[in-house]
Amino acid sequence: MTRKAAIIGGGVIGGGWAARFLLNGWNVSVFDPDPQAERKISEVMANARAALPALSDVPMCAEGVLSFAQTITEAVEGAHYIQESVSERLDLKHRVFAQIQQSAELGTPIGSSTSGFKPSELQENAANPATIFVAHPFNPVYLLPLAEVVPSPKSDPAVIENAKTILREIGMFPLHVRKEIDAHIADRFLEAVWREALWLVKDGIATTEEIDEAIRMGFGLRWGQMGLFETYRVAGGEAGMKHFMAQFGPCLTWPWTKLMDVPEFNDELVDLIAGQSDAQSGHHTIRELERIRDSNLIGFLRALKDRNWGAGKVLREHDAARAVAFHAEIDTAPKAEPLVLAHMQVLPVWIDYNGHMTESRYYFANSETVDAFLRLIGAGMDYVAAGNSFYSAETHIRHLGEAKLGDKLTGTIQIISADEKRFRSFVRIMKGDDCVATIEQLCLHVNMATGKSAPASAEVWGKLKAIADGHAALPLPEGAGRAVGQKK
Ligand SMILES: NC(=O)C1=CN([C@@H]2O[C@H](COP(=O)(O)OP(=O)(O)OC[C@H]3O[C@@H](n4cnc5c(N)ncnc54)[C@H](O)[C@@H]3O)[C@@H](O)[C@H]2O)C=CC1
Ligand SMILES: C[N+](C)(C)CC(=O)CC(=O)[O-]
Repeated sequence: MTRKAAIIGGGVIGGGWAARFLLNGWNVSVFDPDPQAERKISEVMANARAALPALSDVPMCAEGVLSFAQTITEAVEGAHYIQESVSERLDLKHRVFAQIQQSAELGTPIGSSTSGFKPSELQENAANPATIFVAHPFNPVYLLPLAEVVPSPKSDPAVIENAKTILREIGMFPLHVRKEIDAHIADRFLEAVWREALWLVKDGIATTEEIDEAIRMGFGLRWGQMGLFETYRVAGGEAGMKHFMAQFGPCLTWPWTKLMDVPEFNDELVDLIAGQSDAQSGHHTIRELERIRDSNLIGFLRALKDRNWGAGKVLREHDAARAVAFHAEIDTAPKAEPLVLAHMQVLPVWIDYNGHMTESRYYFANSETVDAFLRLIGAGMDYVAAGNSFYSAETHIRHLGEAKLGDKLTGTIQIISADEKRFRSFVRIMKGDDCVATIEQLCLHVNMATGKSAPASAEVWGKLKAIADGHAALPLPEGAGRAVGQKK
């Protein structure tokens, strides 16, 4: 059953939540009285569709259905999760919670995106305070995994655990904030940095651009992978944190920060900051800046994913969970039809100078399909770890059509022949009903210790044979066994 999320408030953050839920297969109903909300969300969705799949090495699930509700009642009806993302005003949030709780099913988690209000403040005068909590995300919500989950003493622990499970399912990292506090953990920290930056500009020490360079050329890069304390531990040299504290602790009493002083927030300061920011970045539209930000984040997150580190570890765990769900849905009963084993989307990095999917990605699409087949017959990573594997011996690709950016592709596999030591597969890469490529391949079963071909285990061979027997009733595919350049 496809689950439903209700997003109340569809601005910058509500739009990001909607994208994250939709791309993870949830249906989403948005309520926002702004007549521009639908247009804005469709623009956020376009950016999200180009960005989130680029982090995934597992087929994305089918996108959920997006709808726009006329009332909060309509949006929350039948919702399994509700996220409030209206403007940062406590009176407005209270009114919205009252309307949500008139119609939401009892026990449905109601997360608030609030950057600074405590959950006990949000719960004031609520009909059912136990289901309201803070789920504070980071922009762009569809790419950054962190959601600070902050309960109050009145929160129902079961609702909080359910919410954390849901957030993990959509690829997020719920950080349970144990004690409620204004601005939670991260915004308290960001506020301090923001305050210092305003002083630096107001006092004419640095421009907005110079401050951004100071962050992105140096410590910002470190923070993204190790955070603050692990970074400083390393900075303490071999003696670690104790030495770091001894050396830099005294500076805390020196006049290095203006932490509790706020520059007067008047028109002059706003114009100074906004003017410098326009000079720095005004040649880009906000949507362009969002796309630049997203592609930088993708590169950064992919590097962390390769290293199974920090936010990259969350991505790997999310892939692993989705791979299990994806394989559970495959109908493995032997029958006379090719198996549909891979779902892919043509990503920006797959496009070449001819403006279409580059040739190496066809081989990749074949590998995705064949690897899924190997997992299906029990020759996945556990089998490889035990010293057995299938190696590719020969491959022939035919390019029959074009795949373009954003196209959704499916990989199907037909087993042409098989014995205990090998199988010959015929993969079709389909764009809807059109076959854009076929890939024929011979795979040999190898004992990895000897590096020689050897019979597969009885279990793997049994599953391979059952599928090959089912496929024996199929005609030999058109194009199978062709040589390069052969006339039709
Ligand atoms: N912008 C940011 O960087 C972040 C913001 N947040 C929090 O997310 C929440 C939303 O902030 P943004 O998306 O930035 O603001 P925004 O101004 O982009 O969006 C707020 C939306 O709420 C809608 N709205 C107003 N009254 C409403 C009502 N009665 N029912 C439904 N919708 C209503 C507005 O039409 C608007 O589209 C705030 O609580 C904010 O603190 C959290 C993380 C980051
Ligand atoms: C500026 N802000 C307080 C709204 C920022 C956040 O809440 C989180 C973010 O995405 O930086």
